[in-house]
Amino acid sequence: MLEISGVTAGYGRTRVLHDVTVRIPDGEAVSIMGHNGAGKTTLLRVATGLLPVMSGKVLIDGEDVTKMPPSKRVKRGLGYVPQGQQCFPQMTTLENLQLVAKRQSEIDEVFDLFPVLKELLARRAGLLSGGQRQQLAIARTLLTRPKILVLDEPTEGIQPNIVADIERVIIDLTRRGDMSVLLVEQHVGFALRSTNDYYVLQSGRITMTGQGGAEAIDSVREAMAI
Ligand SMILES: Nc1ncnc2c1ncn2[C@@H]1O[C@H](COP(=O)(O)OP(=O)(O)OP(=O)(O)O)[C@@H](O)[C@H]1O
Repeated sequence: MLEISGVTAGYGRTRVLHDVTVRIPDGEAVSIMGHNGAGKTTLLRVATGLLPVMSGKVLIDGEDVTKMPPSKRVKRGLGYVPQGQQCFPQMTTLENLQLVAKRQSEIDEVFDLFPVLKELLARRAGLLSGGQRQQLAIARTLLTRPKILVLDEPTEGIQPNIVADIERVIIDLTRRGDMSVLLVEQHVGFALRSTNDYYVLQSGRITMTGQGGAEAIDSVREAMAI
């Protein structure tokens, strides 16, 4: 379980998050939805240890990791896929995967989740489409075998068929029961379809929370005024 508890955080003297509490139970997927600038990435930076808190705590499996650096949180099971489909553009798809994989069998396992990557092994990552690069970025993080997968706007700027693929992967991963997912998104339909619990973040405050399912789409959109 990842818990962000009563966190206030920001940059310099500016507070961006105000007393934010979010819980990601084991084996579940949780989404945080909000507009541009709501503080979603800031919340993930706090969760992963890239940004210190001003007050509040971050706990992994009950252990207080608030002062723990990102590298140690990775060892506790956090896997972070930052915004922007980040890969090594001059390296091929296979080389990007080999940087993280210990053996070929692990790479074969990620092909089960992202079959398209198998056809793109020799292509340089910089020449993949945005959606293909996003799949590669997620696959690479999965190779670190995280207990908690943290995704920052994975659907940003990618085509609808790949959005559907990523949705299926999140559902598959949590169904297996050995991984939880923290997803930050603006795409309300995608977020609600692929997660169990949801939170709406507006101007750094949680203004709505509930249990997922596509039936919540209208009320979340209304709360977000979109
Ligand atoms: N490094 C930084 N220094 C100062 N202010 C920052 C920094 N990063 C973000 N901010 C500010 O913090 C606020 C929240 O930004 P954040 O990136 O967390 O929002 P977001 O919800 O992830 O937005 P987006 O959907 O556009 O990525 C914004 O007002 C932003 O300008």
